[in-house]
Amino acid sequence: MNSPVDPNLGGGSLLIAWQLKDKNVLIVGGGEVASQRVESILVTDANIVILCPENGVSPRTRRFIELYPDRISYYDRLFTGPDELNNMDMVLTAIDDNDRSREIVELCRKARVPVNAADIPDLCDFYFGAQVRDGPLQIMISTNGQGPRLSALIKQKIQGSLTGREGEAIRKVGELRQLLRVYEPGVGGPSGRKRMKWMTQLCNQWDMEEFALMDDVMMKRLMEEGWAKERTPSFEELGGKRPDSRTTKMTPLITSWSTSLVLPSLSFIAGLLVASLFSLPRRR
Ligand SMILES: C[C@@]1(CC(=O)O)c2cc3[nH]c(cc4nc(cc5[nH]c(cc(n2)[C@H]1CCC(=O)O)[C@@](C)(CC(=O)O)[C@@H]5CCC(=O)O)C(CC(=O)O)=C4CCC(=O)O)c(CCC(=O)O)c3CC(=O)O
Ligand SMILES: NC(=O)C1=CN([C@@H]2O[C@H](COP(=O)(O)OP(=O)(O)OC[C@H]3O[C@@H](n4cnc5c(N)ncnc54)[C@H](O)[C@@H]3O)[C@@H](O)[C@H]2O)C=CC1
Repeated sequence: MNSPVDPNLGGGSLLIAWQLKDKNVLIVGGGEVASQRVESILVTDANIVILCPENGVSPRTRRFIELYPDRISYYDRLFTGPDELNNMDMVLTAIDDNDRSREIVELCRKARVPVNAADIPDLCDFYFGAQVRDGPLQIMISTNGQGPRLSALIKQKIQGSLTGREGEAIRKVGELRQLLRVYEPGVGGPSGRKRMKWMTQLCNQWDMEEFALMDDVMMKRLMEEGWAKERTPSFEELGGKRPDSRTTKMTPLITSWSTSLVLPSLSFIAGLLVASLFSLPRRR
């Protein structure tokens, strides 16, 4: 909260977890790149419209169209003109026709619809990045348009540094935070400050596996023996047991995250984006 102010900020892009649930996303093109756009957008629960002549639809795009008939409307034709943009909240072009892609971007600009053109980075409102997902855990790696293949390789390194239990741990912490609001309702103010202080202390103290193993009984005990008494009991004190008692205790979250994930990625722009979404694994 009191980190120093960097006097040299600039030259990057905003890393955000864009909420697209029930919004309309137009994807122009149906090839391999389009299939990856479809996958990325399906994760968000948006409605998808795909425009692409039948003979240009890749097997992977076709599979998504078949598997998600309620979420994807597919039209066997080329992009026709500005009317295609009506009611669209986002447009993605992934076509093998650079001039047409440029025209679509210009139409989107006029209609003030955010647009990504897979073949024209200079005109994109935003870029895609490599993604690591585990339920609510969402990590995006971006090289700001400079080295997409390096994004993919850095993704593999990050995947290798995760235990596979982070998503479950985050889900449990989400449940605990909801329960905490039952015990201590209200927005902001002294209640908010007290909740935040307690949650921060607990997250710094417990490790990822402990959160992943936390059950409803432990959550209730945490409230009664922890929150109510203004302390943060250990996992073991609440009766928590690891399936294998020989397992060595993992590093608490604060050290593992700051040293193994956040710091090494400083030379690139890495976004750690957490929200309540379920995932599709991404591969290229
Ligand atoms: C600017 C951006 C716009 C955007 O797409 O939003 C963009 C642009 C372009 N990519 C091109 C090529 C390749 N792209 C990849 C791979 C990925 N590209 C992705 C994103 C982005 N690509 C955005 C910036 C991302 C960032 O800054 O990091 C990833 C991360 C995510 C995703 O696509 O969803 C995904 C990896 C995902 C994963 O594996 O997890 C590979 C490697 C491979 O296939 O393995 C190659 C071949 C090698 C190479 O060229 O480097 C070309 C053609 C260049 C040409 O014609 O020569 C352009 C256009 C141009 O640069 O002009
Ligand atoms: N951003 C990225 O990560 C990458 C971007 N690219 C670029 O992305 C673009 C697409 O690549 P791929 O999927 O491999 O190409 P692709 O050739 O497999 O697919 C392009 C599709 O667009 C369709 N199409 C062409 N004009 C159209 C129009 N006016 N309306 C609707 N559909 C139309 C074609 O029928 C074809 O199916 C290319 O321009 C390529 O240079 C390529 C690799 C990676």
